[in-house]
Amino acid sequence: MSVKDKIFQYIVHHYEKKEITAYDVAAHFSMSRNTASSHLNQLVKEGKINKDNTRPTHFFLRTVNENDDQKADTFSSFIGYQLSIRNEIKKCKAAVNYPNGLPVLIKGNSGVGKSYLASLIYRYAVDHSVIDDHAPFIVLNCADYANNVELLSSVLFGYQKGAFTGAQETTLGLIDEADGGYLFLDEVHNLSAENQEKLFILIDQHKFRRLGDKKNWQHVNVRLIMATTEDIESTLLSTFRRRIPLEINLPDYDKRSYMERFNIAAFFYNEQAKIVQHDIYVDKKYFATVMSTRYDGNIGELKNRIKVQIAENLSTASDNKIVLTKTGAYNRLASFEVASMYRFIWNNESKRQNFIGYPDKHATAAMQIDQIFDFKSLINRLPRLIEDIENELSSALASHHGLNIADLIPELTDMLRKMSKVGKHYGLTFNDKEINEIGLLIYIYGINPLFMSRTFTVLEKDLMIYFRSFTISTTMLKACSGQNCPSMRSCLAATLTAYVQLHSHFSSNVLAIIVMHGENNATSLAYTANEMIGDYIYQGFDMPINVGVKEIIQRVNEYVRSIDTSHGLLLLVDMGSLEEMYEKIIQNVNGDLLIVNNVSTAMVLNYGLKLHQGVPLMELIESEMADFVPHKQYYAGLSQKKNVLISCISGEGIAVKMKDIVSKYINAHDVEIITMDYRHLIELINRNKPLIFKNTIAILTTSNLDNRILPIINIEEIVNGMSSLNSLSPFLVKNVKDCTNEIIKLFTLEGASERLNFLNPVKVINEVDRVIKGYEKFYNIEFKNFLRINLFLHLSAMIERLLKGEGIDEPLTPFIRNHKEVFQDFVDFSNLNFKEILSTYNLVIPKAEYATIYQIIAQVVANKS
Ligand SMILES: Nc1ncnc2c1ncn2[C@@H]1O[C@H](COP(=O)(O)OP(=O)(O)OP(=O)(O)O)[C@@H](O)[C@H]1O
Repeated sequence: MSVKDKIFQYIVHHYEKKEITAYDVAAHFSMSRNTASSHLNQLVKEGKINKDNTRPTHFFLRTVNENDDQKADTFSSFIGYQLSIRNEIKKCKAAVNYPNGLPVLIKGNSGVGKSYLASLIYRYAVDHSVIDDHAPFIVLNCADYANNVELLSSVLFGYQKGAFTGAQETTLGLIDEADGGYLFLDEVHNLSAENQEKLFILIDQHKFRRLGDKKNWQHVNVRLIMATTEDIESTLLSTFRRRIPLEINLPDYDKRSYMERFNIAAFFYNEQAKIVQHDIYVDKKYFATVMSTRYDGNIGELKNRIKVQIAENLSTASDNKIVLTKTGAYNRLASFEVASMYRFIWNNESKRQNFIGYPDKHATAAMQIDQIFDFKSLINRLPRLIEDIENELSSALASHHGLNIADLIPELTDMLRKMSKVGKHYGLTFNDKEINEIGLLIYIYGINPLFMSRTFTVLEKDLMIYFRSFTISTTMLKACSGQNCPSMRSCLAATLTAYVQLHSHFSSNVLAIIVMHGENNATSLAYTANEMIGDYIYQGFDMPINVGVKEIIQRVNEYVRSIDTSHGLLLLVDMGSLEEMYEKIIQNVNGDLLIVNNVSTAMVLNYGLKLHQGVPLMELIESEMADFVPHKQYYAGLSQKKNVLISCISGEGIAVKMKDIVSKYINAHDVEIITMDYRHLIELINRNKPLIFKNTIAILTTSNLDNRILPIINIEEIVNGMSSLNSLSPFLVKNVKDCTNEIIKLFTLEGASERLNFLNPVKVINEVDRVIKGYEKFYNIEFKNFLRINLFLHLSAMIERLLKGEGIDEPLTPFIRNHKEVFQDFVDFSNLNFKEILSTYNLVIPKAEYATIYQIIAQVVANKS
């Protein structure tokens, strides 16, 4: 065989791949691409193959008469010949038209039509004058001789006189009989190895020897068709398999499209109508059940069952009418009943074409879809084609009223519901009419991607432009078939993509992706947003919880590389370094890139709406980012441990001194001692959330806080002996009394002065004492001892603080602001009162410090009046 012929055989053999390029051939035959191209172009010139105008050029099989597809051809009675079996039929034609024919192996389960197809191959060869009109078609079922190899050999190859006992005459075999025509070996897996070897000599050299004849070769011209239900890998010798370049696969009945199943069932009813010479009426629901049942014996079994139905009802039929319903036969039909019946007519040729029962009758519009080669024309022509399909199918019904495809295919209801849900996830709402039309597309193709007839030529560019429609349609298919998404190169996916494209109005060109950790956090957020906005804005990417930034970047990059990002990409992520992502993703994005982390529902909706309104990506950055800043509120309490709070109005300094004392007595392991700014304490109390203090066993404070719920201990009362620390005793490691005494001591001049760090206590005591007396005079009041000491502690600590440059300078509290005038009087007086101290220490007292002093004194003044 020449290299060119081998290449042709390769193309025939790899026909399923369909589009073969010079690269494929070069790689397979280890030759240069140029050599492969020149052989391929030679085959084109010889008219054996065709090529298209794509880059790279695709070469595909050509039948001798391409117009066969248009005019009724021999295979037209083989249902599916224009759709699911289309490629297989082309292979059959190629095998017939190849010089001397190519052996064909038909594979498929019982009853799928192997024998029928074999007979059609023979018929086709006759019709096209490839073999004589009277050329033989010899059939041998090898299973009949499975246990007798010798006998099978003799039947097949004939035998020489004396080859075995009883071989009295030289006898011809079936191969002799098939000379000039076809030999069909059914159940070929039953052939012994020896017989397979003999056959491959016949295939290679067109010669064989009869049984018992070791010398003479018989020369014949026999074309071979074989069929098997078995896996040939394990049943046929590899040397034999290699000599069969063409394998035809026939699908099970239930793997065919709904339309083909409809046509097959209708064909048999029609055939029966002719045979029994009755009109047959089949109830729509009954027909739907017959059509949707799974038959182990496939088409053969369906045919038999229909035969039995008819036979059973024949005796009760009247008026030459057989009526089939779920509940039994009727003799008379009311008009409304007729309206929901399929009619199969036997006796009126002229009327017949209006009714169903012709093979592939409803395939004509579908065939048109199948013959469109590029995606853009498919989009343009689809509405018209859908209308045609609907009309064709409606005309099959006796009633021509609106067709609801789900009535015919019960399982379609559920499928369409799932598909419509998917549509919503992408912001698309299909109305009833549209849902019905989607049903029609599924009716034509079936859901099984294996049999979506021929592939589409979709340019990379188109795929990128229509990626939204493609995602929706493949997700719809996946939702109802449970299978992986077919590629857009499959007919159903391409047609559905075109349909979705026609019915969607995506407003945003910007691509927006949400990447989140968790099983379906991102997808469900994307779906919710799309549904609420009514537009396909977001694509969600769910990441397993343990996946890091690197993998996220990798996945996003894989996706963005496959689609059109020229209008920009918005990437919302739940974590990760923005710089790192930006650097690694921007290389794959053609437009702007905006990455935002800490994605939230509010953010997704806000950005989504803006993109929907056509706001450019750049402007999103300027939108109210503050909306998305997370605000924190912590209510867990002040400490996880039991605690004592110490807070003094005269400043945290005194509280710290109190803490030094209390911590010597308390069990520090069990109880935490917390000092707190007085204003902060008041703020917490005012929040009125007792839970904040849930672990607090005591609040020690120098002022009288009126709160019955909280465990407040007033230090003044301790010092004056009016209260005790007894409530702390369960947590004290030493005597309560000692602790009390130390606190009282702190609030004596002696104790207080001991705690001054670097001021001379004697000097300060005198200076501060003058200031305190000044206030007593100003307010005309005599301060109690505790207040005097409290003031002493506070003022001396304040002077130390100011000297160190650590004075408080906070905004004034609302209380002070509300008493502006009185407070101003206080400040004016205080400046005089402190005059000596200010000049001695060269200090300025900020208003905030005066405010604190005012608050300590104002309490007492207010109580007095
Ligand atoms: N595509 C088809 N269009 C119309 N009729 C078909 C088709 N396929 C099969 N049939 C019919 O179904 C019946 C069973 O087909 P056939 O006997 O060819 O199946 P098979 O695969 O050879 O089965 P088995 O392996 O059991 O021999 C036949 O009557 C045939 O005419």
